Amino acid sequence: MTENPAHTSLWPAPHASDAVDATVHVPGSKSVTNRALVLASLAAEPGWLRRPLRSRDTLLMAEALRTLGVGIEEGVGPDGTGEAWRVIPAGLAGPATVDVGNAGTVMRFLPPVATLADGPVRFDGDPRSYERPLHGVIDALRALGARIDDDGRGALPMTVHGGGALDGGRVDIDASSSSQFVSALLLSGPRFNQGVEVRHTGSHLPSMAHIRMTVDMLRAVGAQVDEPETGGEPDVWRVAPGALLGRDLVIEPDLSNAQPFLAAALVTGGRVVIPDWPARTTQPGDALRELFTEMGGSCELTEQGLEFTGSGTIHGIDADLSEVGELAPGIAAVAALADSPSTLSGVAHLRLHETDRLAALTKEINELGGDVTETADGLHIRPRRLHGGVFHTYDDHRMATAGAIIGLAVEGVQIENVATTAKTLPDFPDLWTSMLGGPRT
Ligand SMILES: O=C(O)C1=C[C@@H](OP(=O)(O)O)[C@@H](O)[C@H](O)C1
Ligand SMILES: C=C(OP(=O)(O)O)C(=O)O
Repeated sequence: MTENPAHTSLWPAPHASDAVDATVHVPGSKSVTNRALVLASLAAEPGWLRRPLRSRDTLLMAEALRTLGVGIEEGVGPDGTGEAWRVIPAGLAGPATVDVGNAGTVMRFLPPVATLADGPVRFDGDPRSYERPLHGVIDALRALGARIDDDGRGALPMTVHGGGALDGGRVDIDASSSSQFVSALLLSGPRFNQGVEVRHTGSHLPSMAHIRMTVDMLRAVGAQVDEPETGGEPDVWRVAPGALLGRDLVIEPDLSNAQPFLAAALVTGGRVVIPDWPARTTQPGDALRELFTEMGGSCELTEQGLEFTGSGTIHGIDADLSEVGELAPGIAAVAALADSPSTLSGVAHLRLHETDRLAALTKEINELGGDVTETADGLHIRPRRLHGGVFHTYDDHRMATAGAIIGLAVEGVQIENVATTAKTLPDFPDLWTSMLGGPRT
C-alpha cells in the first residue's frame, strides 16, 4: 500500500512566546449546518442557509442530498449579504451512492432520509466509518418498516432500499453509543407517515446538547416535538407527521471549533475575541464559558462577541463531559498544561469517535512526557513538564487541534497530518498562525 503523503507531513505547531491578543472569526457550526441541510431538503418549500460551514463533513452532506435529487445552489442570501446555499427540495430518488467519509452526521442522519427515496441508496465511507456504531439507526429503521441490506454487523457499508415513504411509529433504541441515533430518527420523523416516537432504552445517553439542538431546529421549521425536557416522559421523544417550512437561517459559528482559540488565551494568559458568539444556543461549545473559567480564565459576552481572557494560570478540572463530549480532546490538552490534576468522566463513547480518542490522547500526551491514564469512562491527567515530539492525529480533527494547543506551551511539537482539520475547519492552520500574528501559510 502506498503511504498517504498527508500522513507523513509534519506541521510545526507554533510556539507562543507572547500572550495572544486576537479576534478570530470562526466558520459555521458543523452540527447546525448538517441539520439545516437535512431539514431544508425535507421541507415543503425552498429555504436558505446563510454562512454555512464548508468543510469535508458538510460538503459530503450537501453532495449526498444533491445525489438524492435535492437542489443545493450557491448564492447570496436574500438580504444580499454573505455567502449562502439555496436549498430546493425535490422528490428523492435512487439509485444513488452516498459517501459518508467519516462524518457521523452523514452516516446517521441520511439513512432515515434514504427510506423516503424511491429506489436503492448505497452508503459507503472511509474505513473508520465501518467501525463506528450504526446499529441503532439500522435496527430502528427496520422496525419502522424499512428494507436495509448490510453485511450483518449493523454497520457500513449498506444499502437502504427506499420505498418512497416510511410508516414510522414507535421504536425502542439504545443510543448509549451515540446521541446521533436519536437525532437521526427525529430529523426525518415529520416525513414518516405516522411521525416517530423514539424511546431510548440504554443506561445513559451522551451528548444531550446535540439532541436539544435537534429538537430546537425541528421546532424552528414548524415540527411538533414532545420531549423529556419540556414535560415529556423521560427518554422519550415524539415527532408528529407534518410539512416542514423552508427557512432563511444564519448558521452560528462553530463553538466547538472556537475551543482551540479560547484555549490559546487560557494557555498564553492572553485575550481572544470570537465574534458572533450567540447569546442563546444549543451548541455544546457554549459550555466552554464555564469550563474554561473554572480552568483559570474569565469571559464576557460583549457587542464584539465572546471576549475570553486567560489569567496566566491554568487549573485542573474534575468534569463530567457526557453532555458535551466533543469538547473533551481540547480540555484534555489544556489539562495537560495545568497546575493541578484533572479527571474527565462520562465520555466512554469517545472510543467510537473519529478514532478511539481516549487511547489516542493518552498515547500522544504521554509520548510528549505527560502522565495520562484512561479510566472506564474518561481520563486522569496529571500535568508534567512536556517536551517536543511528533503528535499523531489518527485522522481526527480534534486530535490535531489538541496537539496545536499543547504546541503553544511546549517547543518542538509537530502535528502529523494537520490537514485532517478539514473535516470541520479547513482554515485551521491559517486561522491559528494569524491569531499568533504570523504569516498565513
Ligand atoms: O449530532 C451531532 O451533531 C453530534 C453529536 C455528537 O455525537 P455523539 O453523540 O456520537 O458523541 C458529537 O460528538 C458529534 O461531534 C456531533
Ligand atoms: C465526534 C465528532 O464528529 P462526528 O460528527 O463524525 O461524530 C466530532 O466532530 O467531534
